[in-house]
Amino acid sequence: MSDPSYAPTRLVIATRESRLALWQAQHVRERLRALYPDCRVKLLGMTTRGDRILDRTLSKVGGKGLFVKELETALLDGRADLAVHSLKDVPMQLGAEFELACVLQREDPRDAFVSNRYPGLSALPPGAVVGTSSLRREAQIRERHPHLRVRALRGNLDTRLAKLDRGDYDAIVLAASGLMRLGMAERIRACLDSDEVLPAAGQGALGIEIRAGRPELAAWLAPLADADTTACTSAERAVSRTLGGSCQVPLGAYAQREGDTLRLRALVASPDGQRVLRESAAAPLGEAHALGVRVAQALLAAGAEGLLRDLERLVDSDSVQAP
Ligand SMILES: NCc1[nH]cc(CCC(=O)O)c1CC(=O)O
Repeated sequence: MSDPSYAPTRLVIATRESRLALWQAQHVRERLRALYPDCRVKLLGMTTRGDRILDRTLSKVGGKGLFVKELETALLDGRADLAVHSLKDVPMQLGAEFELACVLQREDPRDAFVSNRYPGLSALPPGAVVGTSSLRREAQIRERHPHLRVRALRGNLDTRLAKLDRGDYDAIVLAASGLMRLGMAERIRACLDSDEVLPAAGQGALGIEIRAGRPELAAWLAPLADADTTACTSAERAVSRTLGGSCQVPLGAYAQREGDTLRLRALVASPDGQRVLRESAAAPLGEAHALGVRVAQALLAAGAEGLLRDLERLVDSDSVQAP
């Protein structure tokens, strides 16, 4: 970017208005300002359907991209140049008019255990009530801790913590990265390692979405990308995409770089934790996407299809919750 005529002069970031979303958008704004000191970077705050619908469980609301659609509209009509998302919330298959311009360096991908009384999942007594907003967490908690009661928990971070504090739950489980970004890391009693609860594809990473066909904009954003995170999340998202998964599926996928190798673990489960399929594989760093497809196919061969089919039925009826 040494030639100033190739630097942007004005960029607008579309963002949701939750505290976490605003933090993430501001983070990207700071990164852009550091790269392009002469560029004015503005935030355009918006409310999405996912933010408005709070009375129903997300898996019932259904519809992919609940948290991104309004932002995409702003990209299309030119009100915004880029949208900052938690990568986890970005649909696996974007519309043809959009592209994922870059994925930023991942923060802690783990889920966090938060409680005012107990130090960790294993310390909870039988019948204790755990709040979580995802079928993935629910399945894995119930698999290992069948004596616990898992209850739906929705709302933004502050709302979820408030529900814990007023005694609705004995503990809650949510993404560690969100708490860390908002300066609430001290609320984390324990981080659940990936053997205990495998994270969601893309958890802890930010993704920047733009309108397709804007190569100059894509080039401006490219320096924000983190190569390792891009490879890892590409493998993780390929699992989910291959399984036709949305955020409403109890699906975990987590990749780590080990030298020149990418190691990927994934699981599909029934929400009650009775059936959990796990697969893992490794591949060279440059074959991230193929690795994801391969692990997904192994899951399918092990019976993931039946699991996902049963799940559709479950979600159509009156049960459980999600992201
Ligand atoms: N589904 C909501 C959502 N989307 C991204 C995050 C956390 C931040 C991240 O994963 O980067 C959260 C909250 C949570 O899962 O507790």
